[in-house]
Amino acid sequence: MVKVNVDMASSFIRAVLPRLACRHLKIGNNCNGRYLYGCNKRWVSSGSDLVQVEQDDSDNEIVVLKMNVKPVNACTAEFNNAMTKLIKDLDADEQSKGLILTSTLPNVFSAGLQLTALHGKSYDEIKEYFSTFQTMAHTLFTSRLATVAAINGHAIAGGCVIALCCEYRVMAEGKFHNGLNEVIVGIPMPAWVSAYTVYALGTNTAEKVILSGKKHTPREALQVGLVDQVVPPDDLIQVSKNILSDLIKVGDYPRRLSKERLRKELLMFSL
Ligand SMILES: CCCCC/C=C\C/C=C\C=C\CC(=O)SCCNC(=O)CCNC(=O)[C@H](O)C(C)(C)COP(=O)(O)OP(=O)(O)OC[C@H]1O[C@@H](n2cnc3c(N)ncnc32)[C@H](O)[C@@H]1OP(=O)(O)O
Repeated sequence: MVKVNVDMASSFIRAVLPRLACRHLKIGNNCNGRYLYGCNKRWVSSGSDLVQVEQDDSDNEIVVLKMNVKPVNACTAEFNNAMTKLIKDLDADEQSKGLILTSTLPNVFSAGLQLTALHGKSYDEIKEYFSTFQTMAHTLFTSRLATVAAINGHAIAGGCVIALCCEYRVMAEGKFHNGLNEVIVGIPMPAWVSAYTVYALGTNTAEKVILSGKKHTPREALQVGLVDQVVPPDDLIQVSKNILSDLIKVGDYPRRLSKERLRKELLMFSL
């Protein structure tokens, strides 16, 4: 188990983080609230509509989730909770076998945590907010479904983490960035995010990616293993579907159990 100095993390959250977050974005307190909603599956009832849900095939085996939090898919608490609920609902639906995660926005997969959510908030509120993101990421990481991230734009920090939770990552070519810039923003990388990154990239590369805070072009992201494939934007969803179809051809039970065994060890990491 990783030992964490909880007091140090607490005072960091209380004293430093809110100021750093807003300096990074050059903002005041401009949290905006309401977003569109729309889903068409009978068992989806997340109660807020920040994720669009599309069935991809007549068998209902493949579902496409499109993050829809304008303007940059910053992960609001409401969004995190909606995603968690959707993934849990899909996990409980025996018909569902695979999930493609993408964005409705043309150039942004996700800008990561909602930095504005940290401004002017109490310690307990910030802690609660972080836990909604962590729960969402853990739920996606351990989902029994086969998961593919179709990264159609920038995937920064928490946005990159969401993609890393998926089994396979395809990124569109373009002037986009993909990376874990937490150390640049001023957030010490939580152990669980490091563990997920090590799982996907290997220890040595993960360390370089995390400690540099570098934002990679799609080609660079491919080189370090943040993504598995780079494709022309128009091919992104079809390529993702093909990969998913291959993934779900494998027998459901052995696949599900193997994924669980591979990934559950990482859940012991928290801060
Ligand atoms: C100590 C304990 C810690 C525990 C931590 C717990 C969990 C941690 C797990 C993961 C940690 C993740 C950390 C983060 O995710 S921090 C977020 C880092 N994200 C970024 O640095 C991205 C910043 N954004 C950008 O680079 C660009 O916006 C982007 C390239 C995505 C898009 O560029 P574009 O030019 O299209 O758009 P902009 O004009 O820049 O932005 C439009 C609008 O959106 C606002 N905005 C951008 N990013 C965020 C954000 N992350 N949160 C909130 N708001 C954001 C931006 O300010 C603009 O607003 P406005 O000016 O139009 O009002």
